[in-house]
Amino acid sequence: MIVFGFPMVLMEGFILPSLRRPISMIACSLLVPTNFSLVVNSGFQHQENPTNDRSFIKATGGGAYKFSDLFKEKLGISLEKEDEMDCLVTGANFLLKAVNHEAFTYLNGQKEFVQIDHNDLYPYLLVNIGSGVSMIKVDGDGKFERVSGTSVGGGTFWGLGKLLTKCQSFDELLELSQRGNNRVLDMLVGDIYGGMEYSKIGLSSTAIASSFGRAISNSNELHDYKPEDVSRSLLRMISNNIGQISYLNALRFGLKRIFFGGFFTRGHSYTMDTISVAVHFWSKGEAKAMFLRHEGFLGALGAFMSYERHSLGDLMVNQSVQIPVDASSSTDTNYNPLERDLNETESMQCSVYQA
Ligand SMILES: Nc1ncnc2c1ncn2[C@@H]1O[C@H](COP(=O)(O)OP(=O)(O)O)[C@@H](O)[C@H]1O
Ligand SMILES: CC(C)(COP(=O)(O)O)[C@@H](O)C(=O)NCCC(=O)O
Repeated sequence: MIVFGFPMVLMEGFILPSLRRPISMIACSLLVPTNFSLVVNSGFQHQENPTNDRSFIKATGGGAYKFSDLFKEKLGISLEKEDEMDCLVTGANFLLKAVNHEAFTYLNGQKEFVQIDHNDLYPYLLVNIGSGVSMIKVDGDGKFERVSGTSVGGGTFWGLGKLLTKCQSFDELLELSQRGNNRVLDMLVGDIYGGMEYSKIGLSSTAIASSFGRAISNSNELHDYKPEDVSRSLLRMISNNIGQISYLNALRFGLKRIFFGGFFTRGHSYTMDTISVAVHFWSKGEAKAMFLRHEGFLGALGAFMSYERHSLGDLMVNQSVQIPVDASSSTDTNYNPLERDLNETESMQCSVYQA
């Protein structure tokens, strides 16, 4: 996917909930949600070559490469590519330092904001769950190492879920999972141990022994299962796995803090709860998963911040707009990343810079 660092400065809060998802996918035009009506052709004049009036926008992620020619051809816009990992880390560092109540823990439906001590932020593990998952050890501004990853990520949930449930959209799949019961398909320890727990190795009877393992114990076909239950088990399997690998990497480098970003979680309670339980379980309560309110915008924000390196200060403000706040596209109805800052009728001031 491609994410953009639009030339925006937000005066309150940061990247826009109305942009959730900022750019869901790019075909041959720049798609922005309907409630976001600016930008498309705004850009910067290239500072190093003022006679050249080409527009450019910062872009990061694979799409910055994949769609570069298309943007140039169809929109006359050049994509200035910024490194994805660099942008993720820059975005995360910035949010963690600049936004009050950016990080929170989530367990048993309870969200608890974490007070970040700016002097004691590093090192931490940033787990970005996009299509795939990247695990990055962050030691400071611009100081990081991608230490691990897994190909079983958000794309796996969406891809497998689509095949198994025939869902037409990610939101539909996520919504199904909210109504499902994972016990229908998951084989629990109790299923194997005749209803007993396996206390000697610390497994309760309700712990999942084998994701989707129950499907082998009868002659059911896929159509015999409710899509809700399939989606639930799938979400649980993937979230659990990511939580586990994340913790193991934190352990590997002695990291106390694990922050989860990327558009997969979308503030969805069951996803966050499962990741939290996995981290809690594997760390024996020693570590806590922390989530970011602006989880899907790390890369975009990092790309935006790279304008700084291109003399942002020299650029002229020539447009200022009100962006309506709309968190309605989030699947979890309880979720609004800015709920503490704004209500739905308010808007945020956003200035667009143009040469
Ligand atoms: N509305 C949505 N449409 C598609 N995928 C979504 C949506 N909301 C959340 N996702 C999840 O977000 C993942 C992509 O996350 P993202 O951070 O954008 O990474 P990438 O840069 O790889 O696209 C998808 O694989 C899917 O699991
Ligand atoms: C290749 C990627 C960095 C691309 O980022 P994404 O678009 O998935 O956010 C990511 O998909 C990834 O880290 N995949 C896991 C590859 C691996 O370590 O096995």
